[in-house]
Amino acid sequence: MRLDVVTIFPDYLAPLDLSLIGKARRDGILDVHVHDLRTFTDDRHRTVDDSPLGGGAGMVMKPEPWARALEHVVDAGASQGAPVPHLIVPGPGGVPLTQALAHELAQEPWLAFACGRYEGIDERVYEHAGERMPVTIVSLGDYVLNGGEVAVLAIVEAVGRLLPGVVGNAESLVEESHEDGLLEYPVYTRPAVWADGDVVREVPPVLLSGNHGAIAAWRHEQRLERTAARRPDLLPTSATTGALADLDVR
Ligand SMILES: COc1ccc2nc(C(=O)O)sc2c1
Repeated sequence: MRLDVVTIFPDYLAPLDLSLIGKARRDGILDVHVHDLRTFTDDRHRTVDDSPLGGGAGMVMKPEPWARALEHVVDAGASQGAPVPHLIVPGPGGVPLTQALAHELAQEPWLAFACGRYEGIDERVYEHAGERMPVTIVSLGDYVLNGGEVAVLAIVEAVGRLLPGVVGNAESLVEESHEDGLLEYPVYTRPAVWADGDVVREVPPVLLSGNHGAIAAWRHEQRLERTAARRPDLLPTSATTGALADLDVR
C-alpha cells in the first residue's frame, strides 16, 4: 500500500518511522511519502493561508498550493495499480474512524491524506479533488484537534496494522476491542500471585486451570461484562436479553 501525506508540518509524521509501521515500511509493505505543502507555494513567503472571505476568526488554507500538491501526488503515484488515490481528509465534521472503516481502507492500494490546519482548507479544494479522486472526510471522534496530522497518525496505524505481515501474530487481531463489536477481555501474565506491597493480587484461577473451554467461556463473559459496563451502545439489543441478562450486568 502506498500512502501520501500532504502537511505543513512534515516532522509531525516522523512517528511513521517507528515500531510496527516503521518496520512495515522497511519490509516494503507500506510505501509512505510525506509532502510539505509549502513546496507547492509560488511566493517568496511560501504562503499557505489567508483571511476568511466573509470575515470571521482565524485563517483559511489557500486553494492553489493544495491543488498543485494533490496533482503532484497523483502524478507521482500513478504506477500504484490505481490511477488515483483515495483522498482522506481528517476533519471534525467527518465520518467517524471505526474498525469497520479501517478494514475498508486496508483494502485500498493507495491512500492520500490532506492535513488541514488553521480554520480549515478552502472548500473549493474538496470540489477540485472530488472531480479527480474519491474523497472521504474522517474524524477521530466528537472533539476538535488543531490539525489533521494526529488523526493521520491514528488512521495509518489503525489501517496499517491490518495489512498482512505487519502484526507478527495475525491471531492477535481477532479478539481485539471492536473487531466483533465487543471490548477485549482482561489479560494477565506472570507472576500468578503478585505481592503488591502489603496487597496480594492473584490471577483469576480459571486462567491457571489448563481448561481451554472454561478459559474461552470466562473470557467471552468478561468481554460481554466490560462492553455492557463501558460501551452498552455497542451491544446489539439481543445481547441484553440473552447472555447479558444471565450475567445480571446493569
Ligand atoms: C484544520 O484541520 C483540522 C482541525 C480539526 C480537526 N479535528 C479532527 C478530528 O479528527 O477530531 S481532524 C482535524 C483537522
